[in-house]
Amino acid sequence: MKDGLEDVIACKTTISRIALENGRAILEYRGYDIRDLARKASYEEVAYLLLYGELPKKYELQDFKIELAERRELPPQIIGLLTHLPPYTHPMVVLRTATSYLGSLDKKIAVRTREETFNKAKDLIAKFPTIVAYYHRIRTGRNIIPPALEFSHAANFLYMLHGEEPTKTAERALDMDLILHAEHELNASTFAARIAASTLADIYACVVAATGTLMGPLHGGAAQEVMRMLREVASPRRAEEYVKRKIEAGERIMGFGHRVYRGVMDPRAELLRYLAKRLAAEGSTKWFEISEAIAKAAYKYKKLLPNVDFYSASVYANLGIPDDLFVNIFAMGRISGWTAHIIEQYENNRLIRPRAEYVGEKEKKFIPLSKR
Ligand SMILES: CC(=O)SCCNC(=O)CCNC(=O)[C@H](O)C(C)(C)COP(=O)(O)OP(=O)(O)OC[C@H]1O[C@@H](n2cnc3c(N)ncnc32)[C@H](O)[C@@H]1OP(=O)(O)O
Ligand SMILES: O=C([O-])CC(=O)C(=O)O
Repeated sequence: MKDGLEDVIACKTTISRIALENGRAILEYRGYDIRDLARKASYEEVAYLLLYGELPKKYELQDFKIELAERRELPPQIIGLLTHLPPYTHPMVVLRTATSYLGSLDKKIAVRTREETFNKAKDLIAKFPTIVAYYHRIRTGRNIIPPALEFSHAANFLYMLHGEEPTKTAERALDMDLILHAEHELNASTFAARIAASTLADIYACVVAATGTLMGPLHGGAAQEVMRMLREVASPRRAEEYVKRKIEAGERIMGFGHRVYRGVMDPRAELLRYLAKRLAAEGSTKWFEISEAIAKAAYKYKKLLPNVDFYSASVYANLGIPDDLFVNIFAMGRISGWTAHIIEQYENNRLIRPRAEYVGEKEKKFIPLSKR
């Protein structure tokens, strides 16, 4: 067995498929190509698809959108929590703390019927953006902006964050970004959620496990690190020297490399590159140009290809999203994938409990405390 469970099949799923065919990566959600979903669907449609397994009919989508919109507002206790957390708390720590608190307020926390689990999943999908936007406004000393029922999931988040209705381009960019982040088979955070679900822990506990796991810089935390790199490089002219130096020092270039896309482009990175380029054309080209120069150098010096986190950084920067909210945006997309996996695990459950190969010392003679 390779370290890090590489190539190990740990469960069966019908939620997403990653495959390499004719040198090209395929990523499908419930059988639909990510490229089609990103171009033609909305985040709400994709969340429905992930949860229920089928694309919604028109009336089903309408009802689903209304239900999500009605679930957006936070209980006063959660707003109180966001007000009392220190302004230096990382927004991902806030998100997992607020998720846990939501669990403590749910009198039916232990009920795992299908209907109740779907209700809790929809609640979390609807409330994640509000937690993120409210905390950001509170920590920056501004008034919170209640959710607007008439706006889409993406538009409403930008509205609650910035306090003004977003442009159609900004709304569509975030919508597409959330679709691209919604699901990715057995990545580390989803696996963490499924492990928790396999003990029959409540859905909040599973989502807290996933949220904590996503935050690490080798996973979703990479997007914030990419932005740190873009700021450090500061100009396309300095990209090559930066990449060369990092690679010669044996360091990682954030936003590059992937466990399952080896030698092929992450299909989401291609779409995000297109999105980043389109946003740059309408706003500032600075971050996109630096990103392009870094990508060129990373390929030249180590044949490295960008992953989903790389171009997300310049997309978010051009949407006016602060760097330390980048992982939260990822979580706002991924919550629909996480909850779909938790439901799948509950419905086909067997405890996940692998073995470890013991490589330490054996059969040692106990030495009494007085003789050590
Ligand atoms: C949403 C997501 O989670 S996407 C991933 C986000 N994370 C990042 O962008 C962080 C940077 N990337 C990485 O650290 C890695 O590529 C990971 C963690 C994503 C995947 O790691 P693994 O599958 O364990 O790859 P592994 O460590 O085996 O790397 C294989 C080779 O590629 C190199 N490599 C992989 N990624 C990078 C990178 N970003 N920068 C430099 N070299 C890299 C490794 O050094 C290694 O080279 P070697 O064979 O010469 O030693
Ligand atoms: O699949 C992975 O290992 C990481 C990833 O790209 C994701 O979670 O979107």
